[in-house]
Amino acid sequence: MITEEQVLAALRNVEDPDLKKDLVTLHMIKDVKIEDRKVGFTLELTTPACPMKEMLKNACTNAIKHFVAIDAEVNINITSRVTKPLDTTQLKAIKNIILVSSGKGGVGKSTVASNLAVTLAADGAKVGLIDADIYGPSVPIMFGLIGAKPSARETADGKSLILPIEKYGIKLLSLGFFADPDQPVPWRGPMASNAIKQLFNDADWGELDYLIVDLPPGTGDIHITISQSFPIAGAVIVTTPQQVALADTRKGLAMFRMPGINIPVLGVVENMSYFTPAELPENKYYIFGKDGGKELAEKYDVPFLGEIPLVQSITAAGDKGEPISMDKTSPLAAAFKEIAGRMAQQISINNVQTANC
Ligand SMILES: Nc1ncnc2c1ncn2[C@@H]1O[C@H](COP(=O)(O)OP(=O)(O)OP(=O)(O)O)[C@@H](O)[C@H]1O
Repeated sequence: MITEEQVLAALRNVEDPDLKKDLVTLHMIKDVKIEDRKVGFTLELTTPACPMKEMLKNACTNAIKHFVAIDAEVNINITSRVTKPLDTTQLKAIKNIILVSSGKGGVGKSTVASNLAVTLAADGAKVGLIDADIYGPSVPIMFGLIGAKPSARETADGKSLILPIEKYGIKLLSLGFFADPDQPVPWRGPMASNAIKQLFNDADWGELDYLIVDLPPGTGDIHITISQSFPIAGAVIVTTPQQVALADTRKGLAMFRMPGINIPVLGVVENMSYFTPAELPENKYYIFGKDGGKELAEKYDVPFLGEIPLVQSITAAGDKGEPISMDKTSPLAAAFKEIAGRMAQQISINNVQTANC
């Protein structure tokens, strides 16, 4: 007769390699059910984007067979409950706010933010995206929402809440929804900061696992306002490999480490890493230099989340209102999946460490 105690004791031998604790201590094993030689339980991961799903599932099966019964029939149901940082005084229903930032303009920050949102949502996470780029909001273009205007609803206590626009399963708000796309918006510092705060505080986001924020390039008022007004899970830094971009990226990265801001850097994404011509798919041309982003991540001791090649279809997809990761056959969808998985893992690691469970 197999017992629940035996099953849990066996699973104490399976460690989550990132969280460095066993699955039972991490409360990731739920609903153990035993019937003769059949052992069933739920493995609750800390993110649906977990890249180690299969590895952990196999390790659990092996542990039961090794420590409990070689002939046990093991059935594992995988679910996820995204963790959140402890500091959640505000915006309680939003578990993790992620800033996507770059030192320099035009390096692909909005492309990365949009594709991370699409990838996490495709994995089953509840995702929102705020386009806080006051200089050139691009979410309306990338999601095919030019001219769209969010509506509002009244709460029971008479407050008006903006309703984010939903597309591809993502809740979206952009400063671009509130401005004429052909008119320059002369946002002054405090005005822009207030407008951004409203996108967080006065919108009906509902429950979200991840709220991704596409910041303006550089380091400025908006960065400081957001960093100091809301509990931020971490920042993703986007760069291209050339020295001019890397020099600005270093400044951007250093800003998140300043006292008074102090936001964990989840990692560096290197965009436009190399070019592969469609007719020579095995060839990689490092036209902007090689490994700049990786070396920067090493130097600052932050994770390197991955590289994205330079491909024409990214721009075509963005311009047509469908981020490239929507096309699951594209090699870029795989690149973004890896990056989203590493980023989500990093958030889980930080959250579990602060909760100290
Ligand atoms: N890997 C890539 N390959 C080809 N084109 C790309 C790639 N990444 C981004 N682009 C294109 O480069 C342009 C700038 O990208 P994007 O708007 O994402 O950059 P950004 O850093 O957000 O810019 P901004 O400073 O204006 O906010 C877009 O036309 C986009 O489609």
